[in-house]
Amino acid sequence: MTRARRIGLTGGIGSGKSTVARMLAQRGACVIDTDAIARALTLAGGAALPEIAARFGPEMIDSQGALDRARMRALVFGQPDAKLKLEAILHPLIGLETERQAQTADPAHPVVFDVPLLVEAGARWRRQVDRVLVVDCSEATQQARVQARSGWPRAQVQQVIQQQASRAERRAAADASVVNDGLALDELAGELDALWMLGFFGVPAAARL
Ligand SMILES: CC(C)(COP(=O)(O)OP(=O)(O)OC[C@H]1O[C@@H](n2cnc3c(N)ncnc32)[C@H](O)[C@@H]1O)[C@@H](O)C(=O)NCCC(=O)NCCS
Ligand SMILES: Nc1ncnc2c1ncn2[C@@H]1O[C@H](COP(=O)(O)OP(=O)(O)OP(=O)(O)O)[C@@H](O)[C@H]1O
Repeated sequence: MTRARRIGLTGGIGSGKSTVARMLAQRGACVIDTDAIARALTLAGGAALPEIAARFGPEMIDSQGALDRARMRALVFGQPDAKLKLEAILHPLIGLETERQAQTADPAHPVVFDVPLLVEAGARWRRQVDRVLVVDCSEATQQARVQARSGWPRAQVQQVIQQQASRAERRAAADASVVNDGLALDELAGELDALWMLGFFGVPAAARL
């Protein structure tokens, strides 16, 4: 049997990474979601909270004892230094938890790492995966999706987009990409099925669909 392949799944905010990750999980992939890990680390009692409180001040912790995400979002996407400071606390912890989850993954199934900042991280992430799958879409679509899903103001979505890799940078890093623009969900699923059948996820022929 072919060894389980490690796929890095990435894309800009609102591109549809989580949607693609869910579809891949339905097809048998083991999905490791770095946004979810970051959230768990910053819930009440989370491992990152003491250092966040020490470095950003207790006002960053809400009344439930968790990270005040809206407050931190407003700070870090407006101030590059603050974003680097937060990343310096969270990224090593995210890396450890990601690796821990990967070690427990069933070796018979592809492992999909859902990593928004895979391209931004350069070789640090690239060397950990065998293939990179990019979910691509226009900025207008990103805007519309994030505003509809999260209700963030347009300017805040724009700030995040500007601090992420460009579409061209992501496409240059891609071994395959899915253009999730104007696609119905079943069409998106069809694109993933086609990649699966082509062996992009490295599963042996007998295990395909
Ligand atoms: C700033 C925070 C508190 C905002 O939380 P919030 O719940 O509003 O957003 P959420 O975590 O769901 O992220 C939404 C999207 O924002 C983008 N984003 C998040 N962090 C970053 C970052 N450091 N740089 C660029 N884009 C980012 C991603 O596209 C992500 O999918 C949170 O995103 C965070 O803790 N970020 C730092 C950790 C990190 O770098 N996460 C990325 C996964 S490695
Ligand atoms: N092809 C599609 N058709 C309809 N809705 C879609 C499609 N793709 C994504 N969406 C919707 O767009 C929103 C953003 O998608 P998703 O959460 O998968 O993106 P993401 O890249 O994981 O976002 P983030 O970077 O913010 O975590 C969700 O509400 C999702 O249901």
